[in-house]
Amino acid sequence: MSHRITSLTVRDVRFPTSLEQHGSDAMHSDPDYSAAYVVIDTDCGLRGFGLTFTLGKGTEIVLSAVEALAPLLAGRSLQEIVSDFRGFYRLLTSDSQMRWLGPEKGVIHLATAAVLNAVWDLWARAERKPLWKLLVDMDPKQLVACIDFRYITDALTEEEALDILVKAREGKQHREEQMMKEGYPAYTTSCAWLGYSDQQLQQLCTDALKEGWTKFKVKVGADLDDDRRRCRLIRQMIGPSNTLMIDANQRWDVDEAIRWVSSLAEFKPLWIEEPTSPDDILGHAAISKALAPLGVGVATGEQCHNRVMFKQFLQASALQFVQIDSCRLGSVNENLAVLLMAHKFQVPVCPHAGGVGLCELVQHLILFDYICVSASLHNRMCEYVDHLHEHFTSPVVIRDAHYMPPKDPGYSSEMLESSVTRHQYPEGDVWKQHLHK
Ligand SMILES: C[C@H](O)[C@@H](O)[C@@H](O)[C@H](O)C(=O)O
Ligand SMILES: [Mg+2]
Repeated sequence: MSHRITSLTVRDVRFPTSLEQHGSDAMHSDPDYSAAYVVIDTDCGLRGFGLTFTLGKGTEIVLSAVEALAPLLAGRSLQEIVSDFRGFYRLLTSDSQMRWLGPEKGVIHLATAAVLNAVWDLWARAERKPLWKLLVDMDPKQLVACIDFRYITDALTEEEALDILVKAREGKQHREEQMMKEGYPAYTTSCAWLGYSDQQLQQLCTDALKEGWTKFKVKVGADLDDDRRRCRLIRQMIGPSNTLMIDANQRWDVDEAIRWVSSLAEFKPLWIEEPTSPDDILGHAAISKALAPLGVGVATGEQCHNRVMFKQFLQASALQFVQIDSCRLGSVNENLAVLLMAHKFQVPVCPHAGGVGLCELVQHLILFDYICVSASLHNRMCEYVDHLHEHFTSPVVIRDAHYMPPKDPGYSSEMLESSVTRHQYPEGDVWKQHLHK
C-alpha cells in the first residue's frame, strides 16, 4: 500500500497547568503545557500523529511554521519518504527560503519535529509496530540512512555510526527481553516544581517513595536559601542512597552557577541541569570542570537545538549527561545522530521528558538506545513527570519506577479527540471558561 499523504492539519492545544504551578521552574513561572498537534491523513485511511511541545503563548507561531512546511509533504507517499529519509529530512530543513528562519533551530525546527514525528508515527503504524520496535528491527544500514550527517562528520562518520550499530547487535535479543520484563529505569520530577510549597513537596515525595521511586529531581535557582532548605528536606526524606538531581533552567551566569552549586554540593546531587544559557558550550565546560571535584555532573539538552550543538558539547567535555528531547531536535532522525555521538563519546543519555507527550514519545528512543546502541544502564534513567497522560490514546505505563515498553503501533503520540477539542486554544471549552473569567 502506498499511503499517499492527502492532508496535514495542525492544532493549538493548551492545558492550563500554570494554575497549579505544575511545571514551574526558575525561569518559567507560569507554563501552560501545550502542543502544536499534527495529524497526517493518507489515501488509505491510515493516519499519523505528531507534536512538538510549547509553554502556551506562541504556539500559534509554531502552527504557522508547520503550515509553511506542509506543502513539502503533500502528495508524497510514505514509501517515497522513508526510502530516502535522509533526503526528506534535508528537504524539510534546507528549503532555500525557509532555512533562513533557522537553520535547524527555533520555531522552524520545532515545526520540523512535529511534522516528522507524525511521519514516524505513520510509518510505525503502517508496519504495525510500536516505534521503538520498528527501530530495533531495522537494519543498521537503514537506520544510518535516516540520519543527516552534514556538520557532524568531524565527530562521527557514517561508517563509525554503522560500526557502533553492528557491534551492538551482540546481546540485542537479551536486552529486548529484559526491557519487556523490567522496563527502562525512570526518575521523577513531579514532586518538586519550584512553585510547590514545602508541605506539597513533602507529601508528593512521601507518596513517590511509597510507589517505589528512588530518583528525584528538584527545581532550584531562584533563591539560594530556599534551595538549601528544599534540598535538605528532600535529601532527608529520600535518604543517602537514593539519587537527587537539581535543575536551574538556565538561571545563572557561569561563575554564579559554580558558586551556587558548590553551596548545594553537600546534598550530593548527581547533576546540575541547565546551569546557564543552553547555547554557552564553553560556559558549560567551565562549570563541568569546576564541579567535577565535588562529584556533581552537568546535564543539558532540553533546549539544545540541534545535533551540531550536541556535537560541540561532547567535543568540549561540556556535559556529563546528554538530555535528548523528542520534540526539540528534528524528530527521530536527528535524535539517532545524537544517541550515536553520545555513545562514541561515552556520555550517558538521560532523556528530557514531561511536558505534554514528551514521556510518551521519548520512551521509544531510550528503549532503542539501550537495546541497539549503549547496551548499558549505568548512570542512565529517563525523566518522568506525572501530568496529562490521560489525554493520550496510548499513555505511558510506569511499573515500579520503570517505563514499560509500549505495545500499540506508532509513536504513542495520538491524543484523544475529545481532549484536543476541549483544550484547543482559544475556542475549546476549557479556554472559553478561563478566558471569560
Ligand atoms: C517548563 C518545564 O516544566 C521545565 O521546567 C521542564 O521541562 C524541566 O526543565 C525538566 O527538566 O523537566
Ligand atoms: Mg530541565
